[in-house]
Amino acid sequence: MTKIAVLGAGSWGTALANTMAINDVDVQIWSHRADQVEEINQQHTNEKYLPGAQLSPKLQAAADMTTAVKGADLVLVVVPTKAIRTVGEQLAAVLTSLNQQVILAHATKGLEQGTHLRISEMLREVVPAERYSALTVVSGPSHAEDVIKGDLTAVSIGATDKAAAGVLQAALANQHFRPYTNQDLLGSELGGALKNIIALGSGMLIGLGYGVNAQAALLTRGLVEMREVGQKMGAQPETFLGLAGIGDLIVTGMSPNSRNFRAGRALGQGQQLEQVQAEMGMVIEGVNTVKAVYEYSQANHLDLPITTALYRVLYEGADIEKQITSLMTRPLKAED
Ligand SMILES: NC(=O)C1=CN([C@@H]2O[C@H](COP(=O)(O)OP(=O)(O)OC[C@H]3O[C@@H](n4cnc5c(N)ncnc54)[C@H](OP(=O)(O)O)[C@@H]3O)[C@@H](O)[C@H]2O)C=CC1
Ligand SMILES: O=C(CO)COP(=O)(O)O
Repeated sequence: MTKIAVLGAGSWGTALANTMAINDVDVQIWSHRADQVEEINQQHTNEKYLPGAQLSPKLQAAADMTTAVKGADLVLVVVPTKAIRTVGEQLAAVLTSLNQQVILAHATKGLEQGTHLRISEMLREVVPAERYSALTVVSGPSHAEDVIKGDLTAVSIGATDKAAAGVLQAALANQHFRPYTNQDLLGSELGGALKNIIALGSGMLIGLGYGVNAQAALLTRGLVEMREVGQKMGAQPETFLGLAGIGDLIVTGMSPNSRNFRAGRALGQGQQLEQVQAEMGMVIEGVNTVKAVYEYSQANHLDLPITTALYRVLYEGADIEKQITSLMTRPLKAED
């Protein structure tokens, strides 16, 4: 029987681990908080991250990473981008001490500040190559709040190694949750990270009182920017037309369950970024991703008007309405 360890007990790690527990997979979730481990094991809840949700009693949590990882065939890392290196280093030490090799998977959607590295690139830097047989990512349109309720969800698992993607696919699949696989790890990671930028912008439009025409325009032109960055970084353009691209863009750019959409909406309504981040209590990945992608575009001579406008709003205090006007009055051009 496949054993899976999930590292990170926030909303997404818990929802994915719970899906596997429902499927009778031998899964253990690791949290660095002892009180949360006790809550999951005793109450079968995770009130901070999934309020009101009842978890499967089969889902076991561990405060010690070694306990969760020992004997696992696959380790799924689900912490925010800024914690990936720390958790990856801890995992490397655990795997080395256990002399164990695993399939290494993640479900994190971001790019590293400064280096602009993808999550799998960071993991490759900190986990020795002999400790994992393959790398894979869970991407696509999937809010934890909907998954935990059993709402219908389809995701895409990207990996160059089909068998590795298949292990995760089999562990997650049920009548409510349908994972597809693809062989574009890079594009799947980028789709998940880049759509958060556009979701922030979509939320801002709604916060300002604009309608669905505006949202559709932003999401569609945003997809062009996502594809452009993706192609520059080496992704397959078709990936952006799949679940990891347009699929995730639709859900994150339109759902009030999205942290990025909600943050953008609050900013559009006039709140300050610091206040929005403090009140969210969960990671808003798009805020850092805007900076990483803006810097990447400057270094690589990419013209990304939407990303640039959002960077100016978030990091230079620019007025949102003025940025919208300047986007709408750029020199007219053909759609490309
Ligand atoms: N939520 C969702 O619906 C989805 C999220 N994602 C992606 O998944 C990733 C995780 O997001 P999400 O679950 O929402 O995040 P949350 O903010 O809900 O939770 C983050 C979790 O990571 C833990 N954590 C943070 N730093 C560390 C660390 N150094 N060591 C151990 N644990 C740590 C937090 O612990 P603590 O409580 O101590 O802060 C918390 O349990 C993000 O990249 C997000 O974009 C992808 C798809 C859906
Ligand atoms: O990636 C996600 C949905 O697919 C989650 O997006 P948020 O972080 O904006 O909630």
